[in-house]
Amino acid sequence: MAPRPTHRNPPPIDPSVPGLAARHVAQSAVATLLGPARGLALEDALAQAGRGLHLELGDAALARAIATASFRRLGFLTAALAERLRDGLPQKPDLLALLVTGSAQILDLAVADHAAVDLSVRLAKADPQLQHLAPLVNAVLRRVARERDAIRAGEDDPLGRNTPDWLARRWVATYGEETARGIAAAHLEGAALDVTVREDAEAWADKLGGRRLALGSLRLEGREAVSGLPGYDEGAWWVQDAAAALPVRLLAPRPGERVADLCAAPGGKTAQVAAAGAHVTAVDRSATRLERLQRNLERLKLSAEVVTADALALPEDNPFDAVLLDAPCSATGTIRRHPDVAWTKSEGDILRLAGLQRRLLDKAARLTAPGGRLVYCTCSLEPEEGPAQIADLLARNGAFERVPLDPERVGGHAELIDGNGDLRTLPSHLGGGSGRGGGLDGFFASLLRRVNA
Ligand SMILES: C[S@@+](CC[C@H](N)C(=O)[O-])C[C@H]1O[C@@H](n2cnc3c(N)ncnc32)[C@H](O)[C@@H]1O
Repeated sequence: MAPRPTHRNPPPIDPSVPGLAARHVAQSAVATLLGPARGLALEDALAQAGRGLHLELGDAALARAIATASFRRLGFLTAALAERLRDGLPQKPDLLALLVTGSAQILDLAVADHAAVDLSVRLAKADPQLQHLAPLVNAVLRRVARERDAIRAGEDDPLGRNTPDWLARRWVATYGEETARGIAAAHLEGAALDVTVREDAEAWADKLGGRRLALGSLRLEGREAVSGLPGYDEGAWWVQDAAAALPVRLLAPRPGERVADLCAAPGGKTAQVAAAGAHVTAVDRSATRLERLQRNLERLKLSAEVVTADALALPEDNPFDAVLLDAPCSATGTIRRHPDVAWTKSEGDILRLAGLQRRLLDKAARLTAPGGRLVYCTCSLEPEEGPAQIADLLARNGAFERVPLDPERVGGHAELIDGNGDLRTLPSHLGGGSGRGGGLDGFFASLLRRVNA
């Protein structure tokens, strides 16, 4: 269970000051995650911080951009701040978050220095617990602005300061130092906007001004609001990282087949299965997330049987032609989009989730009919959540065999297939980390077939 944030009354925010509420929401969400509620996702912390403030869409987007930039370069930003603070980094999450969000605006976002400094100082003055530190906030942020070039020049290896040690160690051990460095560099670049189209990808590539990837998805360069793009209202496509679309391509659902999607919400993969003409049973234990799935399917004019349940408790008397298990995981493969993950997850989370994945995989195996297919996938870079799960399953359950992937299944990209024939995408694939706007989410997926009853 995610830890609860500690609540204290929010400081009064003057609504007549443009951009102040957005800064408050960003600072407060970052403080929540740097403090005791480390297990929360940034999206949830932002929603909590914005409650009652009724931010306009533009302000909400600005709050998200500031908080995301803060976590994307948290290691560099805190190192730069520590060098400019006589007593080192502050222990108070509220103060640290104020300095980090202020620095992120100055160093990484197109915010005028005076606005970043002034609004940070206003936030300090509005908060009874930070009021007396307003002069310090003012002095430090002004210094960051003055010394911008020196700070940028001092940014070193992304695998060093900007990746928590425990993650850097794991990625070097799993992928080697060069690839681990490429992964860390890709995290600094963020992610493109990929969409999955229902049909006629060529025509939609033209209409959206996107590029067709060999993997099947369209990659868009712009950063416009998704809901304003052509085809959104009519449900012609949905947002989904190109790597996230691959597990269903491996499952290859056929019209009329019964398919179970065991951890389905918010439904990107359910939509793919339904669009292929299969009868999909979409299961998730989160009713709130399933509401999003329902809304997504309605927009796309697709249908599924939606079941709110713990997948572990599903009846086993009517097994499926194909089963997809997109298991809950540490999500370390999505750090380009969710840089908070690198700083809020721990090694303990990985081990705890690996236990749940094992139980879900056993359940998914029992729900697969003889001759049926099972795809297991996670958006994690960690071996315990990927290859180790499959090796263990195959060792304890003789009914399944792996179906090694042919590069044709992944647009000819043989580098996305590991030595066992499973899918292993990395943020550094497709040019991620090279400064040319490439990259993929880090996904693991394995296609299995039930050969014995
Ligand atoms: C990685 S997300 C799924 C993403 C989804 N497949 C998609 O493509 O949009 C994992 C999901 O598993 C759900 N979940 C976690 N434990 C579960 C369980 N025991 N039974 C059913 N759903 C579970 C979570 O609520 C979460 O929505």
